[in-house]
Amino acid sequence: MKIIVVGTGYVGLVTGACLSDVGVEVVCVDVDQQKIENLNRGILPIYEPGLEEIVHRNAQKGRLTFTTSIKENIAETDAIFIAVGTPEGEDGSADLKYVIAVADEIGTYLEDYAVIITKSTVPVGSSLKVKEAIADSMKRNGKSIPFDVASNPEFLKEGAAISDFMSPDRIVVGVNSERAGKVIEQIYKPFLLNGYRMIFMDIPSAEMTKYAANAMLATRISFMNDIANLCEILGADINQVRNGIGSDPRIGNKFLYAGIGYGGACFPKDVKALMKTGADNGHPLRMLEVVEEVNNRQKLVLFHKLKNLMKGDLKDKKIAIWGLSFKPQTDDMREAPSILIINELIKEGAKVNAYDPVAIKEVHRYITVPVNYTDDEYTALEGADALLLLTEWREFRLPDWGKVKELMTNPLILDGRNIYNEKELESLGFEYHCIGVGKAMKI
Ligand SMILES: NC(=O)C1=CN([C@@H]2O[C@H](COP(=O)(O)OP(=O)(O)OC[C@H]3O[C@@H](n4cnc5c(N)ncnc54)[C@H](O)[C@@H]3O)[C@@H](O)[C@H]2O)C=CC1
Ligand SMILES: O=C(O)[C@H]1O[C@H](OP(=O)(O)OP(=O)(O)OC[C@H]2O[C@@H](n3ccc(=O)[nH]c3=O)[C@H](O)[C@@H]2O)[C@H](O)[C@@H](O)[C@@H]1O
Repeated sequence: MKIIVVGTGYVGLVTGACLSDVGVEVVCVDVDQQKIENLNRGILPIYEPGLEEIVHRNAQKGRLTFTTSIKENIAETDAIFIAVGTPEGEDGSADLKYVIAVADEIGTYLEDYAVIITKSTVPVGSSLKVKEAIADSMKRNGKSIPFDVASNPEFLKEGAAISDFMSPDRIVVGVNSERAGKVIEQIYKPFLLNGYRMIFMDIPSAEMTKYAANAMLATRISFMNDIANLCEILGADINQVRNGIGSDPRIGNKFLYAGIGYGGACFPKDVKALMKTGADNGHPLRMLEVVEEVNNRQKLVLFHKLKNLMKGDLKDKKIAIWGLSFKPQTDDMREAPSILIINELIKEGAKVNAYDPVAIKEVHRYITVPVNYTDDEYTALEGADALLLLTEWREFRLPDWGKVKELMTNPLILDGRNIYNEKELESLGFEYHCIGVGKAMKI
């Protein structure tokens, strides 16, 4: 079996690497020549735990190759995955220009039957647009090759992408042809040996499933953040409330963590894109408007807490920041709350020392205000008036508190991910604040 994966970002590279790891011949294509040159030299464009090893192993075996040309590799291909970006357009809709450009290229060069599978997150109706773009380009080139389109949205999480792809909760496939369905079934068979589920449906439903899943998860987070803020006012503790509600199997205990809002390449843009689809079709999605509003507010909750604690004056205050990426185990800075928080701190005249285990090489594209990036977490603390924990990297979970206290001028900790224990820190002489924990009433 031979597969082409177009786009070598978080989704494309993981898809290509994992498919080659089960024995399939995979050609990964990207328009970014530098990325392809680096990949051919064994240098990965992203940090994703476990990915490098799989890429190197399969590249060495010759099963996984990298190129900028669809044309030269399209012969005898069974399936082509489109995994290019679908960024937020100016009006909030998903911009399909990269997806359509790939479809156009496929139409130009396709030589034999293949299934064209959209893995990028695209609005309902996009696979039809892909089909039309391929057909139009074939027509322009005076040829008619049979092909099918399918939708196979991806549900992996950054930082856990390999295990999510290798052991998926489910694989959603939208198809309208038996032949295409069989090809896709064959591709995913190796991943289903342990009883994972493949769910076939029609194409529009598959496209909608992806948006509905992300919107539901974003809703859960905003809901918990809203309740957390109320807990704080009323003297309740969101961590205890989470345990209380999460033990109801109808609710479940996952994805209920209050924090500083959701970021990343997908929730923010997918919520907006779904809202735009609703509005364009005469059905505004009011719930998502609020989900987004609550999230935007939440991203600055920690900053406002700090400003209040500093009596409104952050000028020349030294603030240490631990964690910059939008979540742990990734270098991805897209829509990270750290960007907004740091911008506000600098605007108020504060001096920022920041440390992140892997995202430092990425931050310069997203943070343009002056920040002193340090090589380790302790150096960031030197002379600090406060420490803000923004990303819950494992290495921040059990620091040497004695050293932390010694280095800081003022032992004040604001924990945006609720990973520390208030009583323990207070007993060590720190002032500690987190998200959604009010001072309990003495009853
Ligand atoms: N990042 C994630 O965790 C997930 C992303 N998705 C969706 O998957 C899609 C891809 O996302 P990412 O991998 O994060 O994007 P990315 O931005 O990391 O990578 C996209 C890649 O596509 C390449 N590209 C653009 N136009 C091209 C063309 N015409 N031919 C060949 N390559 C081209 C770019 O150079 C880039 O390397 C998006 O629709 C996203 O919403 C879905 C699930 C998870
Ligand atoms: O479409 C996508 O790109 C992907 O989006 C998310 O994955 P990802 O953005 O990589 O990371 P998550 O673990 O979902 O975290 C997203 C954001 O929510 C926040 N979050 C997550 C969970 C939680 O309980 N609380 C919370 O605030 C995280 O800190 C992070 O900022 C989904 O979880 C994936 O299923 C989906 O494939």
